Amino acid sequence: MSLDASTSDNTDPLATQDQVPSSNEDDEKIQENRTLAFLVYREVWDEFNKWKLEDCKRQLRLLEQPLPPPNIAEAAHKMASAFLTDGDESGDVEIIYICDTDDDIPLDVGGATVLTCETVSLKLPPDFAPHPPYESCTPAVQTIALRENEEQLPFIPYADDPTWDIGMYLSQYEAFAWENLVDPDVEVIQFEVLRRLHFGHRLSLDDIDATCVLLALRPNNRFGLIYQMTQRDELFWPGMMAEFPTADDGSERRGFNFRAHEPDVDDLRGRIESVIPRFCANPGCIHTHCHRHGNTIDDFASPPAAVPRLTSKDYPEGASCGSLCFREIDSSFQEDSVQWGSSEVDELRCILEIMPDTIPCGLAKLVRRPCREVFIERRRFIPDEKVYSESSRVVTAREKLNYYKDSISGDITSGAYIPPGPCSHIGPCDKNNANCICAQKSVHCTRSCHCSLTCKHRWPGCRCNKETDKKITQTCKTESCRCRKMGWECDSMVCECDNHSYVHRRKPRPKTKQPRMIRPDGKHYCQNSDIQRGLAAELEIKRGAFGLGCFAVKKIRPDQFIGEYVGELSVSAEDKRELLRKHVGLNYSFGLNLQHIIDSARVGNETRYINHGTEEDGLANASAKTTLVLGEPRIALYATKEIKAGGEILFDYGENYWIWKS
Ligand SMILES: C[S@@+](CC[C@H](N)C(=O)[O-])C[C@H]1O[C@@H](n2cnc3c(N)ncnc32)[C@H](O)[C@@H]1O
Repeated sequence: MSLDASTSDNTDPLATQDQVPSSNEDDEKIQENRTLAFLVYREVWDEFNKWKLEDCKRQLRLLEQPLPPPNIAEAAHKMASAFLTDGDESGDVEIIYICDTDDDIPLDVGGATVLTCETVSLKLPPDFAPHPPYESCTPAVQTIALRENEEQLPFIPYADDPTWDIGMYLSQYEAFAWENLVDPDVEVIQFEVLRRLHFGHRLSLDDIDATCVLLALRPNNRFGLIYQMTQRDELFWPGMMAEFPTADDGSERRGFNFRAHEPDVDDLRGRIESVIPRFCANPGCIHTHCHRHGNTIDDFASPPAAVPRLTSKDYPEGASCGSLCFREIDSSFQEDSVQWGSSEVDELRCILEIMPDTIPCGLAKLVRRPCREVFIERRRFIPDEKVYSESSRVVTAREKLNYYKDSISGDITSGAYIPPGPCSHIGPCDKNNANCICAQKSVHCTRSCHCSLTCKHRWPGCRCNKETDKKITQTCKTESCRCRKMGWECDSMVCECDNHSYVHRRKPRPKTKQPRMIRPDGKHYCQNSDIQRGLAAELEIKRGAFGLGCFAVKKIRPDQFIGEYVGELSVSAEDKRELLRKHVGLNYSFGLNLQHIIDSARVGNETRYINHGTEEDGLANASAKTTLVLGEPRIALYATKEIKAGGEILFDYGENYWIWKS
């Protein structure tokens, strides 16, 4: 209550929500503030609703009045002058007024050129028919996780279709998603209550929060009443208290400095903490606001603090970065002479918490201090004896590897394999560590796990480049590649098959007809990374024998990758779309494994249009295969025989599909 409006700390990024009253005196104060808050709330509520009622009546009365005829010329000149720059003469602008018929020409065109459109009649051929109804979808390049709250219905599909049993569908949900939305009027009222309490009655934001009368003001940097108000245009109404601060330059709105919700430019720790949760917590994914592994803003915790794996003696050999490099430290160097200020130490430490094993030469550039001093400070923060003991262990090709089958049946394509990871814990990945879900389930750690690349439990990858250096075969093309044999795509960070230099880069085929899998240096590109490389065949969607179908634009070779089946990934037990599928008679869901389905009804790519054909009827020319890509199962479609340019692609949906259909 002691806050002065002009000096109040309304720029404090986060109010302390968890302050608990410590005494009866505090309780009384809260009660007193609560009573006041209710009074002000009632006052603003009445004022706002009285104004709103009158304002609505006024608007309705306006609508009842006949509108004056539009002054086209004036409106056109006004519009034209809006485009003029300072030096332009309005006379330089030619205004053209276009109308449908001569009857539409307004009386006063004010010098505008009038063009009337000629009516043209089109004669359609007798067989001209509208396109038959079909189910379209949002195009996507990768599968996304279904982020819907399965208890709330986001919208009502086929609401205007009388043949649709809407009641049955709605009964599956507990509520409509829009039921929980806060009425924007209530926000406007609450914001004004907040302003009157803070600037008029001089209650601090913490005091106001403690009354629990208003929506939480600032629980975090992305939510709360004050933040909400930055997300919408302000509604101007006479009850707004104009005598309080009104700066509206974007940074400050009606007294509250919204930008202060972002950490200060100098606050490195605050900025890192506010940015890191926006990146996917899955280390095998580089997306911000990732839709595949979750909504990183709301659901994902920040990745756990990185575990240092290098002692001060473990840095790899390399060139010195200058005379002050840590590599130049000799016995004459006085460690005690390194004395940093607390903010400098804090800056280095918050970088080390994320990247503890960065070489001092790089850290020195970030913190703008001599490399050798950075080295000493790092050792003070991470003493050698605290470094994870297996740090220097490197998996070598010669090391006897402990293979897991990574599936129940030994075949991840069986659908029985459900990956448990990624794991995320402190300590080594082994059976003795109850927190390592990979080790506990006897599956290999993957790129998505939070352990280091040298983790003993990781899938070791293949060494096909070495194996094929002598023989001219296609790298990782056959089952001699242990990744392919296990149903994994190669991982450029662990495999030695040279796929890394080719990710997402299509090389024009040289005139010599040299196969595309050979690099200019004569080595082979990995042939077991189709999904990661995304080198799908060129496909065309057009009408086929069974509705829309998917056709090859160019010839597709046997075994060629056609594309990845993508859509929305959901847990089959939660799937509530069955009624919808039955209603439209189309089913785009593809079982990824016994637990998950990929449904391309609303999100997908060309492969969702591939129709059914079987080996027996001689129509199937493609097949689907589940492959583990960096630890995640994905569905790839391959040609089983040559498909000519213009040929329709067909694969066997399996018996269950047609049981469902009947
Ligand atoms: C995944 S959709 C394929 C794309 C679909 N043709 C379209 O127009 O969107 C599967 C549906 O296509 C139709 N379909 C596909 N292959 C078929 C076939 N061999 N015989 C009859 N209908 C087929 C069925 O209606 C089936 O439910």
